[in-house]
Amino acid sequence: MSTAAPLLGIAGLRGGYGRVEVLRGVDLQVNPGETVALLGSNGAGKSTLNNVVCGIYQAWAGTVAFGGADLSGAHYTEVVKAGLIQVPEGRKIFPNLSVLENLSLGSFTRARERRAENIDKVFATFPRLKERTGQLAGTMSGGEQQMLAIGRGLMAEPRLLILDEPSLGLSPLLVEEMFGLIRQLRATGLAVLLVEQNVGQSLEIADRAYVMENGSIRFAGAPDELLRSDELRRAYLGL
Ligand SMILES: Nc1ncnc2c1ncn2[C@@H]1O[C@H](COP(=O)(O)OP(=O)(O)OP(=O)(O)O)[C@@H](O)[C@H]1O
Repeated sequence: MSTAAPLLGIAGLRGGYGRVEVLRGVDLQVNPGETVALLGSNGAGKSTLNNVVCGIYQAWAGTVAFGGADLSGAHYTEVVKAGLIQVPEGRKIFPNLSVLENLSLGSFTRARERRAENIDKVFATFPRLKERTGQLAGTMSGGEQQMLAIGRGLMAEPRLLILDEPSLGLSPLLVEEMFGLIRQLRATGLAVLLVEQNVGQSLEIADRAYVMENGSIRFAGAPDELLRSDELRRAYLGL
């Protein structure tokens, strides 16, 4: 791990819904340019963590530092402005808007004059979106919709992109394609926090990994360590 200050530093984060505690003191870091996998079974609290970090839900306790600023308790628009961008589980694209309209909405916190330049960058990364600028997003295939959701995230000029289950619901071929796209993003130097059920492919791509269980981080370390130890694999990944 680098000794420089992390890009994202989460410490002692607690949160939940009503009186039900879901996050029980989470510590997690992402360094500049790193791809970090966040794994864990259904209901472990991964999406809740993303939503608390991104200011969609209020934390009960703990801190979130990003790019040297304290984002604890910040409103989600401040989080987006700081460059911490989430591509949510289930894509959440606007089905009745075109590809271009969906992309434009991703840049609502950014200067209008950079919109065209950012759209060009997204099209360079995802040429398939360029071929379909006028198509209604809801009529695109699952893989294309995921591509659009990531493209919309890129429009917000991320310093860190959180991808929540990007391969969910995709066919095996499209899952391969999706991981190829993530590799492409990684190669541009963008930091990525990858929340995934697809353990094998995520650990192949990640620089470091965390495993979350019941609202706490149970493992933090190198993907190799997790994959090589039968005990860790059994305990945390059900493999
Ligand atoms: N809006 C909500 N209101 C109440 N409880 C919720 C809400 N969202 C999630 N939960 C509960 O919080 C716990 C953690 O859910 P969360 O979605 O964060 O887990 P996850 O690790 O992302 O799971 P998955 O991999 O299935 O998406 C679960 O018990 C879930 O039922």
